[in-house]
Amino acid sequence: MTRSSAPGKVYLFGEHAVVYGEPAVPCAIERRARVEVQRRDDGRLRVNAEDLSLDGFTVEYGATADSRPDVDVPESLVTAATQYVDGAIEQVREVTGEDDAGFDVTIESDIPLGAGLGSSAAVVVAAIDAATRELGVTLEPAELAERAYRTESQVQDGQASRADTFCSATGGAVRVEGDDCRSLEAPELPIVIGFDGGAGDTGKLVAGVRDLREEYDFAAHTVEAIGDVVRNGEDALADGEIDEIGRLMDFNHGLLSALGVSSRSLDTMVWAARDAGARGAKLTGAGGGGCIVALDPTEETETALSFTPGCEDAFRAELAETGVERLE
Ligand SMILES: Nc1ncnc2c1ncn2[C@@H]1O[C@H](COP(=O)(O)OP(=O)(O)OP(=O)(O)O)[C@@H](O)[C@H]1O
Ligand SMILES: C[C@@](O)(CCO)CC(=O)[O-]
Ligand SMILES: [Mg+2]
Repeated sequence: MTRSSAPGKVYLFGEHAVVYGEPAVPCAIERRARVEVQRRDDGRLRVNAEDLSLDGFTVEYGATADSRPDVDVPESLVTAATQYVDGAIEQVREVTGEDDAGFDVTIESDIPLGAGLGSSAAVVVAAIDAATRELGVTLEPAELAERAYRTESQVQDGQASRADTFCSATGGAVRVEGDDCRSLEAPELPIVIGFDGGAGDTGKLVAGVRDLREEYDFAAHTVEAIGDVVRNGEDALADGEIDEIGRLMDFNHGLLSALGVSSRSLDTMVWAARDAGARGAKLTGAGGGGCIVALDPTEETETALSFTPGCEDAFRAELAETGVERLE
């Protein structure tokens, strides 16, 4: 039996635009997905994922695409729920050459699903790491990140960046531009997260931005403008200028909003944070619902968010220095 964990993340800058080759700066946070894997001799895959949105369920299915799970819920829901784990195991079979390896997989996670904190990347990174090690293969972080990226890309219809998966695999703050992925020195940041209790569908939101970008030149320019914000953000991070970082986060949120990926509750939380004196606030991740990230060294933003209608949870997040962790 092997166990690995991997962290979630917030985007300081650059989500969505990073899919089109602009740079982005996500930052790993101490909220983790833990995946335990046990090899099975019969080639089947059994996934126990209590946190999934189908109120928690256990499915068992074979190695081939035609042997679907036998559960009493619509097929599309099961596919949506299990596709990242399925994709991760496909990568494990490919990289180890063990095409018919079967596993019992148990997932526990303290990252809300579909909320912009990178639950999919954390689950995929931890699952690939644990399952390859279960077969006696230990992947270097770069290879692990690449395999996890291929999984996200497949699920998101070929439109994904390496940002979430690289950040989750390596930890810390990172900078990703196309296939250039590197770690960044970042100052200690007073990160506060507000969560509306909801979720967005990453694949659909990414497709929405793709369509807008194809339809309007100004949408394509908005994506490029996000790239400019990120480049300025990198300078502000290097200089440790928290006020400037916050200002650029505000700008980044406005541009994401223009691209149609914010929501009423995300905007409400962003304004509650700003009104409380946060240095800056923006949605994080794919959007549509889920989380915002704000910077505030005082308690004011967390307190204000906890009284904001539509905000279900407000908490402070610590930077996760370590990416994937090999537990057993
Ligand atoms: N605890 C979990 N157990 C099993 N699968 C999970 C778990 N957490 C996430 N997943 C998988 O990840 C999917 C959510 O991924 P999605 O990319 O939509 O959101 P996210 O990664 O949380 O947010 P974002 O990509 O915006 O940061 C779930 O539908 C499920 O397939
Ligand atoms: C929206 C997006 O930029 C981030 C999702 O966390 C998609 C991606 O980078 O693959
Ligand atoms: Mg995701």
